[in-house]
Amino acid sequence: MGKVLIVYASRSDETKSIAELIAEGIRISGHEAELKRTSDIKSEDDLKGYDGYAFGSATYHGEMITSMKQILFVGERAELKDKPGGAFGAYGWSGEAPGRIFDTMDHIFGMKMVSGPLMLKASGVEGGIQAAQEYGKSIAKMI
Ligand SMILES: Cc1cc2nc3c(=O)[nH]c(=O)nc-3n(C[C@H](O)[C@H](O)[C@H](O)COP(=O)(O)O)c2cc1C
Repeated sequence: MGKVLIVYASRSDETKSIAELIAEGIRISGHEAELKRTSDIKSEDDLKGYDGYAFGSATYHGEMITSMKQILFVGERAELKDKPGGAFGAYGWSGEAPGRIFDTMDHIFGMKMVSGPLMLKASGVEGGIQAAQEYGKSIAKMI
């Protein structure tokens, strides 16, 4: 059994709900999932030692939340190369954050990424629950 770390930045908890559904998909696949807010990550040691990762942030003013930017600097030192990864986030109209996170995990960390970022207007939109669970399963499949 593998263990996946899901770290999220969320202001009104939509991205948190997506994170919880991704965790469900990972657990349905028979793996463990640990959920953490960005504020729980104090150093690269808090990111080390997992078999897969999903990082998520909502989009505000065309950007990811600042605390997720900081996690991505910390992640540079966490030896994430070739680990399975995915990126996600809730958005309203433009949704820049998940793609930016995804690209950093891919290009800077050298992770083994799923096919693309998961962007949802809210976990409650039609098909949202299933899409987020499936996203978790696709990360789990690469462990
Ligand atoms: C002040 C403000 C600015 C926002 N800016 C953007 C934006 O630039 N692009 C976008 O797609 N959504 C934007 N949104 C919508 C949020 O991304 C959306 O409400 C999302 O569900 C919030 O997720 P969270 O609950 O995880 O924080 C904005 C929302 C607020 C309140």
